Amino acid sequence: MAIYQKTNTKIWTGRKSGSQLYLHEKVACIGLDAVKKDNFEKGYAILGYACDEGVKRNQGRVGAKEGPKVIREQLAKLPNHLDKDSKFLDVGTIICTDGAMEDAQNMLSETIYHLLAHDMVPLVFGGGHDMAYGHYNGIKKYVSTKKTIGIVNFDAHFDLRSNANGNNSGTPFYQIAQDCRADTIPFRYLCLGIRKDANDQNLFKTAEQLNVQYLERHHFNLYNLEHVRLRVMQFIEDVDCIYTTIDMDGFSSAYAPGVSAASPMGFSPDIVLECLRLIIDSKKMIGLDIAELNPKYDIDNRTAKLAASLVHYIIHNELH
Ligand SMILES: N=CN[C@@H](CCC(=O)O)C(=O)O
Ligand SMILES: [Mn+2]
Ligand SMILES: [Mn+2]
Repeated sequence: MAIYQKTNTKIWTGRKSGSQLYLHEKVACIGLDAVKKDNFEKGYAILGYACDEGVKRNQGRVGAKEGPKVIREQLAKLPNHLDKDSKFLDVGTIICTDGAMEDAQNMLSETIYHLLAHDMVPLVFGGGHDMAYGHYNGIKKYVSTKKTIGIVNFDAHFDLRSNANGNNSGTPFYQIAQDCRADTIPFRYLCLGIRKDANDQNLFKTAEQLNVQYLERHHFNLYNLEHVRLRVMQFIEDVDCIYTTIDMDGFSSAYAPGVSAASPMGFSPDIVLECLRLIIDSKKMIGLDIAELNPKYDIDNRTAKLAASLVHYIIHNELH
């Protein structure tokens, strides 16, 4: 079963200014039923996806269930530069219980739809990368099949494993591709940071068969900035909206040790920020999530702090 839990405001703590100088003073923790459409600007809504059942099924190291909590804790302490009137909500967490990952994905999908229908941009904190299947489906329900959804995934892995023997954290984009085929709509997937030492030959073949666009890790760095920018911009131009997903295991383990499958040769934060800037400037970003953060293997909250800083960067850029 999957359950929904409103966030305990005690999680959002930090230095006190009394005048919203810090994000814990800015955030509003509300229940999903209180999310209302109003005539103000769009706002961001943080949602947790506390689930590591997909990682477990994929033979990974469990612990990502605690990801949403630690990202909130680190984000809480960071300075707030948002306008007084802008919305910054925490709308709670979907918790996977009894291994019911598909229930959690369904609940996530419904919740994403609800948030989008109320002018919120979802920022989902995972959780295993199975989160992507629920997040994408919520977006799909909202935009309908008339609009083309582009998926930009920052990751060491394609996550295109076949789900013939069940769904897990390594199958979400394969599942999406199969659904696209059934719906006769294009599957638009750009994967940034792919490593040959993290994906077998079959996965590269699947990527080719599905027309997946990707940049390998050794090309995904600031030395190739112009090429990276070009590839990302071409992808953005071709789609109506962009679902962005950041798998923390794509970063070098020097930056992000707190994951199930660490990447000693992973990418660095700077190149990700360059790409995020392009996505945000395009005004096409419809939702974003952070996957695979596993606090059990983190060092001095390094990975949680990086995840929080990425979110901080995103929310301090203009929305459409
Ligand atoms: N979401 C993660 N997917 C990776 C995990 C790799 C690993 O555990 O080594 C994958 O299935 O390829
Ligand atoms: Mn992944
Ligand atoms: Mn990965």
